[in-house]
Amino acid sequence: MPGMNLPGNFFLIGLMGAGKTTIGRALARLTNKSFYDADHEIEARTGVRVPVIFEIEGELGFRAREVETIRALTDLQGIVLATGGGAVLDPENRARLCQNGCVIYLRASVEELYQRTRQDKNRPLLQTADPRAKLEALYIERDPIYRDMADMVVDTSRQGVNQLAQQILNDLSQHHANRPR
Ligand SMILES: Nc1ncnc2c1ncn2[C@@H]1O[C@H](COP(=O)(O)OP(=O)(O)OP(=O)(O)O)[C@@H](O)[C@H]1O
Ligand SMILES: O=C(O)C1=C[C@@H](O)[C@@H](O)[C@H](O)C1
Ligand SMILES: [Mg+2]
Repeated sequence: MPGMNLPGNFFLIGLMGAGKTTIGRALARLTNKSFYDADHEIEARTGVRVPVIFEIEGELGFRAREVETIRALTDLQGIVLATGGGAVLDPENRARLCQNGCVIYLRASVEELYQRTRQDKNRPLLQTADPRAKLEALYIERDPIYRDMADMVVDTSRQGVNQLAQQILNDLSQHHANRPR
């Protein structure tokens, strides 16, 4: 199968609802890599759900745990990692992600992100009176950061999860085949 032996790590970045967890899992299957999700890893390490960590320790407390977790995960080899949407706010996380793997930015329109996240109560930053406006503000703040870090930008608005994973694999394989030897 094409792409089966692609070396290195693939790090997925993007806003809440962009598809990092779902596409990441599919991409890991296609590339025979181990899949990690930074949010799930934080929950496994603490035994506490992300919204509860926000409640007890605030966003700052969560971000400190996120830095520790990204530090550990970016030391691994041959993984697909779905990062938390805000992981890129920390300079150490940004440096480690850019240095230790191929960074893939999954982007979607604010409306699409809103539709995908509106039923789910597990995103503390969106538990506000106007989650659409919050997503808009986060998009404006973070889109330039995601773009700046990305080796590849993938629009996730118009295709399903499996198609997108296959497309990313094709692009990565192409990129790998064309690399200077
Ligand atoms: N390309 C897509 N088309 C339609 N629905 C999608 C697509 N990608 C993801 N979804 C759906 O959107 C929801 C959010 O996806 P997912 O949890 O993977 O996002 P995420 O980027 O990991 O978000 P978070 O940063 O909050 O963890 C899920 O219900 C998922 O099935
Ligand atoms: O965009 C964010 O800042 C967040 C995204 C989620 O993945 C979680 O990491 C948490 O809810 C914060
Ligand atoms: Mg996720």
